[in-house]
Amino acid sequence: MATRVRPSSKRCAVIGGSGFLGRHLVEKLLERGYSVSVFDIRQSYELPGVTFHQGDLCDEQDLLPALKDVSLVFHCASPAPASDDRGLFERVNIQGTRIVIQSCLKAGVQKLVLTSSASVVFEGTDIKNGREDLPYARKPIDYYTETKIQQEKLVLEACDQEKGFLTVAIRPHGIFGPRDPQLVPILVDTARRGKMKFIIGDGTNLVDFTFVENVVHGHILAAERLRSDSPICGKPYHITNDEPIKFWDFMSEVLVGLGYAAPRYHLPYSLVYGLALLLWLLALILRPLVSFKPTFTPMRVALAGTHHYYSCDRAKQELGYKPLVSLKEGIARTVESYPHLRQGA
Ligand SMILES: NC(=O)C1=CN([C@@H]2O[C@H](COP(=O)(O)OP(=O)(O)OC[C@H]3O[C@@H](n4cnc5c(N)ncnc54)[C@H](OP(=O)(O)O)[C@@H]3O)[C@@H](O)[C@H]2O)C=CC1
Ligand SMILES: CC(C)CCC[C@@H](C)[C@H]1CC[C@H]2C3=C(CC[C@]12C)[C@@]1(C)CCC(=O)C[C@@H]1CC3
Repeated sequence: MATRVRPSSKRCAVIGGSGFLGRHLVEKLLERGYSVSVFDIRQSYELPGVTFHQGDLCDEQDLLPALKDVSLVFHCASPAPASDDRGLFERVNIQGTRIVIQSCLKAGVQKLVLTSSASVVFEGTDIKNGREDLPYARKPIDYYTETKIQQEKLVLEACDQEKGFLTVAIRPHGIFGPRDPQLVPILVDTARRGKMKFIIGDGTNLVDFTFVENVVHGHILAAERLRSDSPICGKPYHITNDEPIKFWDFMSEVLVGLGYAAPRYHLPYSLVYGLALLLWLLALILRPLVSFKPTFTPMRVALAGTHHYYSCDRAKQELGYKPLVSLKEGIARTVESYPHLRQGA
């Protein structure tokens, strides 16, 4: 009778490994002696020690070869939050995550670490030092977040210590760092269009921004602590820099670091939110005739004008987490990594 070879605990797969967070995770795993199988809809780099599998995670036949002989899977693939394709979010984040779980079970994977998001509890109003026991948002800020909630529930509910399939979810917030395709590029684009002159509200709202290497650290700790007798099975963990900062101070530091002026004129939050809502409605009504994407969406105004920062005490106590890179150093390294986005470049 053929005996099944137990996969090596140093062999893992990263679904979404071509993306911003995924690639940083892959690089750190290689440094720590793992061999990595990357599964993504696109291949964006080549590295020794990495086997690439290109395909759609919604297709089990595409996915299964990437999970062969793998004991640990990180799932950090998602369509970009800026997409307004509801069908795509539903297909990839909900149906696709079901396929990921099924495929892990079929392939004999023992551990699944999901990249969720702290926004699964955010409804557009203040959250100060939010803990993991806050209820899921009943009115999530957008459809992306709605599907991230469903995705997290699916993964955590699949945890089965008796069967030996262990799951955990990492909830990062405001990931930034070198190669981030969203935060800094959107910010610089807004500045270049002369729209970064205003501070929404009084500018004192605190937000978590998390340097990408700290997020990676949280994922690896969770994976390595995930054992059948460990208290972390089936639970979510906030991973932040543990240094909430005023949203507008963070934006200003990045802008000034890249040679742009910091925003200085204040506008009332409710006025900007109301205008953004109006614009959003207008865009919806006019969609069959003209298509435009407003910079100031209600979701973005809520993100820019409310407190939303989270406690990572649970991760500190149960995962042994401590941020490795301070906010100051993270911002400096990020600014340095975008010479092409400097003023005048
Ligand atoms: N960035 C942030 O601030 C935060 C991110 N997160 C979560 O972290 C994770 C990683 O985010 P981030 O690195 O920023 O995102 P990226 O878009 O950079 O990476 C996601 C990767 O997944 C790929 N992908 C998308 N759909 C599929 C599919 N059907 N099959 C296979 N691969 C697919 C993407 O390809 P393509 O680019 O071609 O779509 C991309 O390479 C996501 O789950 C996100 O929800 C959570 C909180 C904050
Ligand atoms: C969850 C957050 C901590 C991380 C936010 C990521 C993005 C949603 C933000 C990155 C750049 C931000 C930004 C704005 C909103 C939120 C971001 C897109 C504004 C559009 C808000 C209104 C402005 O005055 C301009 C801002 C540009 C940058």
